[in-house]
Amino acid sequence: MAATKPILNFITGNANKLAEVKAILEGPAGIEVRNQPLDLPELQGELDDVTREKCRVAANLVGGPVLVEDTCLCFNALGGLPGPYIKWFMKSIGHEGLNNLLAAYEDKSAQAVATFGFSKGPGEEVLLFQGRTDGKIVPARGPAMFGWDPVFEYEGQTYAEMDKAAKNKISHRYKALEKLREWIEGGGMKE
Ligand SMILES: O=P(O)(O)OP(=O)(O)OP(=O)(O)OC[C@H]1O[C@@H](n2cnc3c(O)ncnc32)[C@H](O)[C@@H]1O
Ligand SMILES: [Mg+2]
Repeated sequence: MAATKPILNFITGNANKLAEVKAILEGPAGIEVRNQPLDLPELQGELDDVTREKCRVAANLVGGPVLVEDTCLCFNALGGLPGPYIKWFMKSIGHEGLNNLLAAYEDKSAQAVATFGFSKGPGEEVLLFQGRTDGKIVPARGPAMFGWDPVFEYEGQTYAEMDKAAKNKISHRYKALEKLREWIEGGGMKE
């Protein structure tokens, strides 16, 4: 008998995130990714707390199993900021402003961090799966299709200059999803 395909209900309003999660999980890993594009409130706090709370809220709203993700971009010279506030920094000051924030510092290094949260439903424990990729902040290069991709350089190329498949092999999101996939393959969703 064929094993039933694991199904994840990924709650995100971000179409680019959804496309990457589907590309990483659906083909090779044989997992089905569904989506409800809810705009979840995000509390302030440390990376893990933001995802935990986002996941709890999503599970309550949906009334069933959910996957959520929160992305941070952490500048080492700024003690980890903008971190979870990167979305608002991107909106208000854009690629050039992000570079200007680091003008006074020699250290342009940054970390992209994806923290996925999975919950089986309302009141259930939230499990976290985190991936980090080291890079540096550079003046924008490459197509501006997805957030801060043009200003995050990894080994000589910005995320925006890489083709999608290449980004999806080294990205913060890929590394986090590898951990999620291992957990699913180990039977985590069935327990
Ligand atoms: O509904 P959710 O999943 O919360 O989607 P969102 O767009 O609000 O996403 P976040 O709260 O995680 O905010 C992260 C910000 O970083 C951007 N972002 C996330 N992943 C990225 C990536 O891989 N490359 C470039 N920008 C990214 C994203 O567009 C947001 O502006
Ligand atoms: Mg968000």
